[in-house]
Amino acid sequence: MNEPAPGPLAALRGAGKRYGAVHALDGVDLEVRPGEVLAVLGPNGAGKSTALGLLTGRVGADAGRVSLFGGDPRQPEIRRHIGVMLQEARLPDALRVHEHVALHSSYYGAPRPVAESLELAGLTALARRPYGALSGGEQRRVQFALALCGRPALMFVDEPTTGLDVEARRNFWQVIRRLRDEGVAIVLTTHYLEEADALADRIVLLAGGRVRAEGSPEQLKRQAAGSCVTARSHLSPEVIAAWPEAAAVQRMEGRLQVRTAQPEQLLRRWLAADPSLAGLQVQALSLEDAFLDLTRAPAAAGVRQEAIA
Ligand SMILES: Nc1ncnc2c1ncn2[C@@H]1O[C@H](COP(=O)(O)OP(=O)(O)OP(=O)(O)O)[C@@H](O)[C@H]1O
Repeated sequence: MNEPAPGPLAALRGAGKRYGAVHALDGVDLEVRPGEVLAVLGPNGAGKSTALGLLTGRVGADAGRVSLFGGDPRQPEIRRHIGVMLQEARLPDALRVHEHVALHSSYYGAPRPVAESLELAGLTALARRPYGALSGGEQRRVQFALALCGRPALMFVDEPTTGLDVEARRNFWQVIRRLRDEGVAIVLTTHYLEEADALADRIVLLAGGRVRAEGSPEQLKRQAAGSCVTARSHLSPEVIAAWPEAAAVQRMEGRLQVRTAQPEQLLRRWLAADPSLAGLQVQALSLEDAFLDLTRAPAAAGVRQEAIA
């Protein structure tokens, strides 16, 4: 007989959080599955940290449900099985790196050996250095060591590689993969598309407090893939926006710029409708452009009139 699929380790169901007039989260559904790396992406203010705050019990939801290991993340006993690295952490400067890790490890029932936590975070050579004498990137690594030292089943790491140099970022990616191979599920927020692409099994893309897209990096790339066709034409943007191949139309310095996933079909239709079409350019969208498109609210009529300087 087949085992039933294990339920999510953590979930938001229709979760909402307001700060005054700001909807930091507005009806968000999200789940973290066992053993996966889930990347939460989105522009500044998208609601990424708020989502992590809800899941880790630091922030209370105004609407919807939040669950962690099937319980309420606001209960300290439930939170004992997670490791958290926030965007900012204040730790005593005078304590040495190994003292921080040993102290933090003592809060858990079955922590990793301190030397192993230091090694995983790339801190072995810095173990005797006072925290206050570390660089910003090195301090991030200590915060990461504190998140993993309790051998959590689920880790939440908020922008872990911001401020890290390229080598430190690549090392961090290796450690994340190693932890995942151990069966640890990891939720990370990042502004680096490349990082989500390299690490994530799934991506949830937030913008304006809502989920805009969700799927594996490959699925999201396919969803976002597209081209940008630009030309001078006597047709109005409204006419082109009504074509099935046109995702969005924009006026640009006397020309029309059309986003499309089917550039060949679009061009055939455009040329048939306007044989005088001139100044034609076809460009592939970069992945970054495509993600920006996915995070924007769809324009009501698919036409953006503003000129790009
Ligand atoms: N404590 C707070 N008080 C008031 N507004 C808040 C608070 N925390 C978050 N917000 C607002 O909620 C929205 C979502 O913020 P959040 O920090 O979750 O976004 P984010 O996606 O993590 O952004 P960033 O990438 O800049 O870290 C923003 O508009 C933010 O200004």
